[in-house]
Amino acid sequence: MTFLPHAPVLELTEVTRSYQSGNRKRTVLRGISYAFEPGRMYAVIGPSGSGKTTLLSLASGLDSPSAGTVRFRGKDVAELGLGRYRNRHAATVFQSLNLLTYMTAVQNITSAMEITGVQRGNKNQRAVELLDLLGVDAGDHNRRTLKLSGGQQQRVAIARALACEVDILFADEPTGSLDHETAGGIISVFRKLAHDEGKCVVVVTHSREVAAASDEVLQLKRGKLSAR
Ligand SMILES: Nc1ncnc2c1ncn2[C@@H]1O[C@H](COP(=O)(O)OP(=O)(O)OP(=O)(O)O)[C@@H](O)[C@H]1O
Repeated sequence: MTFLPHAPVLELTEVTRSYQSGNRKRTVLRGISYAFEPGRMYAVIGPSGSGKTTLLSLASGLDSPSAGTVRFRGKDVAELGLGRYRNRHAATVFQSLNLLTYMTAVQNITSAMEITGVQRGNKNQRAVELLDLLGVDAGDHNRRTLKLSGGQQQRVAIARALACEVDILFADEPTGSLDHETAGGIISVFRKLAHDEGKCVVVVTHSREVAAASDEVLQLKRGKLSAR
């Protein structure tokens, strides 16, 4: 698979998404073009219904645009294969987290590595490294995630997303259900992943704190995306 090393890690070109409901076609995103770089944290903001989740779905390979292209390092993700793009290059932390709550933090990560076919000798050791990186207490590594606080669960979900050594991390409202202090910890984690680990971090948010902590704030309004 040939990637272009100098191309943006993620590039949207004239991306449009319309939904058909009955006889009516509703265009939510209109010809959006934007290039995302590694090592930066982006916040996507906009009023409810402006298309933030739709944009995230397209950029993360969960959905395909009605027109336009999404490229990863210069390669159209439709050609790369959306499943392959999601497994190897771009991971998403959903609002619901989707942790397997009967499994421990470590098991959530190692099972994700098994499913996505990560070739690594010691998966347990890698899981522990990731949990340490994200600041999950050692005493929580082998506890069932059901027993962990909301902030700790969020960290485990981010660690799991990173287990496949992806370049891009998407998150949908990651601080929505957290108190102020815990949210601050999660924001620091995203900044660290961008600035110290070189990830491209894209966060959909209503939070002013998340927007203020981001390197770029992108606003969606009437189907268009603009940098603020
Ligand atoms: N699968 C779908 N079929 C039809 N319409 C859809 C679909 N998904 C989203 N929409 C419509 O697209 C518009 C944008 O929705 P989206 O969820 O992307 O907005 P949002 O900015 O993320 O909103 P919120 O902040 O409330 O989560 C909404 O009007 C929504 O009803």
